[in-house]
Amino acid sequence: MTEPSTCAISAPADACASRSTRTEAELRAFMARAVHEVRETNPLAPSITNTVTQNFVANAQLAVGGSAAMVYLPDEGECVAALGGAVYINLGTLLPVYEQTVPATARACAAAGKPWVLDPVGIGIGSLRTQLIEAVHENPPAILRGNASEIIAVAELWGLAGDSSDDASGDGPRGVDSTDSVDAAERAAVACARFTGGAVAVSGATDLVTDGAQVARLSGGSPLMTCITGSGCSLGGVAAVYACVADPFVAALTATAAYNLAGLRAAEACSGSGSFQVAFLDALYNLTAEEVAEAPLALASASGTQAL
Ligand SMILES: Nc1ncnc2c1ncn2[C@@H]1O[C@H](COP(=O)(O)OP(=O)(O)O)[C@@H](O)[C@H]1O
Ligand SMILES: Cc1ncsc1CCOP(=O)(O)O
Ligand SMILES: [Mg+2]
Repeated sequence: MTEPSTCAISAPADACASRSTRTEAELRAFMARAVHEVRETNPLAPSITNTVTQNFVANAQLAVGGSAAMVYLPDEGECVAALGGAVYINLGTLLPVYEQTVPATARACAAAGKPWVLDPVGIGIGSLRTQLIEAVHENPPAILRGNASEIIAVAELWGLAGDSSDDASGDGPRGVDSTDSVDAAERAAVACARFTGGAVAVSGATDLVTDGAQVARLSGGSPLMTCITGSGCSLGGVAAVYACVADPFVAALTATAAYNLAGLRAAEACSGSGSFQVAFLDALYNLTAEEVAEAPLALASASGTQAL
């Protein structure tokens, strides 16, 4: 087994594009290492994120062993791109200043060779979200994370959809929720990953994670995850924590596997959606590296996926 790639930390996302495919056993070993390393090194993954779920994002990042810092302003974004191991940008609630903050932070990440994670929450609401997603096309995220309708919408905005939207509902997201199945977003996800050279994580009842060469499907979680706000947002924040120590594909797989396990356990321990949220943080906090590495995951080649 080769050493885990550090390209997510030391080089732009497109430097990862030529990475050869890895076996399931290798990926699982890298996932375990990512969980360990985060707990040992407490990496900082700063966020520009929405006001609805900011606290939950920070608590989830802390629960897995990372460090959180939420910022709003352009020079703050540039500053944390230098300070952090990876940056999380979530477009859930926008302020006018984000017109400057988001492109400046993406540029600063590219200049510093730091990975960043994008959650295009609410894409399609108003014009600024669209404008920002088009603007970051030139400095794309190492990890794009969203629900199926959001990923399909990003592929369309970036001109990557081809006929991939044939499978989509055509309705776009319903507010912040998906109207499409994860399978309908597969071609869009593969196309986006091939474009960014990083990874794309599509969430749903069964999650899909791809680096454009391989496609993993991960099961678990709980329908209760859709009854609280922030399970998707915090998944992006936790993916950014793992991106501080692992390449984008491994980081996205690790975060997704951890969420599926924690969701299952929290559902067993709770008595409704309120106690689910608390039980979920407890479960994230208590997960071991070995458990995450053994999470249900089916790996396939993306070569059969006509993405472009
Ligand atoms: N029906 C479901 N069963 C199990 N897990 C789910 C289900 N729906 C969503 N999840 C999980 O909830 C988390 C957030 O996913 P999702 O609800 O699709 O994101 P978003 O909140 O951004 O729309 C992911 O970890 C996903 O695996
Ligand atoms: C409800 C809501 N409105 C704007 S952002 C947001 C949070 C969305 O969180 P998630 O996508 O994790 O459900
Ligand atoms: Mg979301």
